[in-house]
Amino acid sequence: MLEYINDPNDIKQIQPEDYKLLAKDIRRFLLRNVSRTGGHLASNLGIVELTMALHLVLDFPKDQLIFDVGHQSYVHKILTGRKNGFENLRQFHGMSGFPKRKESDCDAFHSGHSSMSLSAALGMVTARDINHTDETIVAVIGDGALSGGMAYEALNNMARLRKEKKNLIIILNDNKMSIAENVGGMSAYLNKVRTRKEYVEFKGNVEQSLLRIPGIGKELTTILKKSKDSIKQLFVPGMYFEDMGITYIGPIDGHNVPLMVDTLNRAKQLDEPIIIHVVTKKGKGYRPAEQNPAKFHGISPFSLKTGEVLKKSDNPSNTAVFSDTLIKEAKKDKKIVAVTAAMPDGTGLGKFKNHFPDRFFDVGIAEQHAVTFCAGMASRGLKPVFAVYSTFLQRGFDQILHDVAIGNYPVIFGLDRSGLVGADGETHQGIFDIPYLSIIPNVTVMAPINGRELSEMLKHTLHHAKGPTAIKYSRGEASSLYEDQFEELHYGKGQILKEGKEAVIIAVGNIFEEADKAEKILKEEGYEIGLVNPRYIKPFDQELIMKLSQTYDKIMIAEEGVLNGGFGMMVNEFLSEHDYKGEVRCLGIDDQFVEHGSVSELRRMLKIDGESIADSIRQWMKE
Ligand SMILES: Cc1ncc(C[n+]2csc(CCOP(=O)(O)OP(=O)(O)O)c2C)c(N)n1
Ligand SMILES: CC(=O)[C@@H](O)[C@H](O)COP(=O)(O)O
Ligand SMILES: [Mg+2]
Repeated sequence: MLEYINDPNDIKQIQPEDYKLLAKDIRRFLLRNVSRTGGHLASNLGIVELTMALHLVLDFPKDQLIFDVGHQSYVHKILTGRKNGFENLRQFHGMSGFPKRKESDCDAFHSGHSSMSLSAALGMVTARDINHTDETIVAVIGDGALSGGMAYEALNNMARLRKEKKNLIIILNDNKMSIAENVGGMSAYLNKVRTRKEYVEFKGNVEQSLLRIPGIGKELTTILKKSKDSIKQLFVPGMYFEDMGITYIGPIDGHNVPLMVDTLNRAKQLDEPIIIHVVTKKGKGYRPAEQNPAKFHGISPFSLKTGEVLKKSDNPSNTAVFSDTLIKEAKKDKKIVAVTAAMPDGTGLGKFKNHFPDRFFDVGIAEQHAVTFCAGMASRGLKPVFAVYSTFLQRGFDQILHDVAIGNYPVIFGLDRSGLVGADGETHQGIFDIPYLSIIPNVTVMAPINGRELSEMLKHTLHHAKGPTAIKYSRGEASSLYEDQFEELHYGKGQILKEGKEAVIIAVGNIFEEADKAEKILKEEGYEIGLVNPRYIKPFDQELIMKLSQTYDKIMIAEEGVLNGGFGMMVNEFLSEHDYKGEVRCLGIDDQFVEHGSVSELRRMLKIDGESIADSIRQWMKE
């Protein structure tokens, strides 16, 4: 059937009797491609029929469809003429795994981070009004994304649309899953709504049976109807939304295309904000993904036959080093508690949960809340560790500043996926953490260069932290470089790992491996380059920097993060304040967002890989 789908709106030519076949072909296509490239599979398998229904009802690119998070937009990409892009999905210069305005005018809004779709949609409704246009605006938000605070701010704000008589359609795609099992009060409420529907159907059947009892049937039915459940609560699920002023429709079967088309067409006619509660199955159509949707949420290339990932490393990841150390320390210290914002597997805290279920907290996709929740616990003497992806902690900036740092509470941030993350691209690169954390008074920032140092930094912080501390580490395997030269940690102190003559490279955290490669390349050519591990980004080791300034007349600072406000800039400023007469060069990421690709390709493109660092120093010497 996909042969007939080449351009936006082509699906409208498909006959209703072929919808099932098309859905099947889309799933086959997704499986064939994502098993080869890797990507967000389970959510896309689950949203096939819902996306088809949306495309049957909406007119692209005129109508505006916004995907929350955006990891579930693959089917939308297929239906908007981008099926060939799946050849190189999430690869360097290939098609993004998220909606992108620059990729297609059918992508109404870019996304990657969660819970933003309702605000963006409300903004578009407001613009439609002021611009006097008549497009339909639809936001698709998952039950997991509905655990994020921003979604409630938007719901609260959009209630005004009822009075203003304006249409906005929200599709709540409820598959009972975030990445892991969904958590929290809203998730429990949606569960209740789902089961209430079954209860209503069951009750309808009971009523019919009771009515058939001769003599007392009618009386019994009346008693049943007057029972303590209010009729409205019983027959109108979704009262939470209704009470807020948002019309609730559902729950409906998210795998029934004609039913959804009919519902959407009706919703389009209403002059009010509407939420359509659609129930889908994450991973639908591929048994391993249905059985383990968390594993197939975002997956590397895998065997379709076995469902197993093709390339598995035996070496521990930074995430595993962090979580194993945390567990070891938590066995000795009951004050240690661990917090995740809906990423128990990604941050390794799932293991912590198994050991200490009472000291583990999954707060949902709620990074802002998580930060202040940790501040509250720290204010009462606990030792909270919030393990969070660098990119998602951006959400909690003011909470770190206002709620944690002003009180100087010893909250520990395990900053996972710091640096380039690769295939997720510009929304997910962890390249802003040094600037956004270093500008906050009281905050300490550390960056280990290998697994052992990561583990020791966490231990040291758990025992000695006097204030908020972030330890940043990268996605993937823990490095073992220079582990044998490990020296005890001292607060604010760095370490010289190699003495040199012509120049020295101070390399932050994960980029140290590239600096080390550069040093080796240049050594072959007869140059002696020093290597320094700063360990502490803030406060950095001023004494060490002064010492280097007296030894070298060329100092290079390398980091896998933005240059603006980065470590290089801080050190450079310090050196110029102290009248350093030599030259300083900073390598890092200039003022840009970095797209998807493998980390090694991106480093090469950004000229922060070993070869490029060596080239740069060689060139510098010639100058
Ligand atoms: C701010 C933020 N925090 C965390 C994430 C990581 N994340 C991506 S998808 C997802 C789960 C979303 O669940 P849901 O909205 O129900 O969509 P589903 O995957 O079930 O289709 C999470 C936690 C994110 N993208 N943004
Ligand atoms: C869509 C999203 O935000 C997550 O699924 C993210 O892609 C996970 O990244 P990791 O693969 O690094 O855990
Ligand atoms: Mg979900």
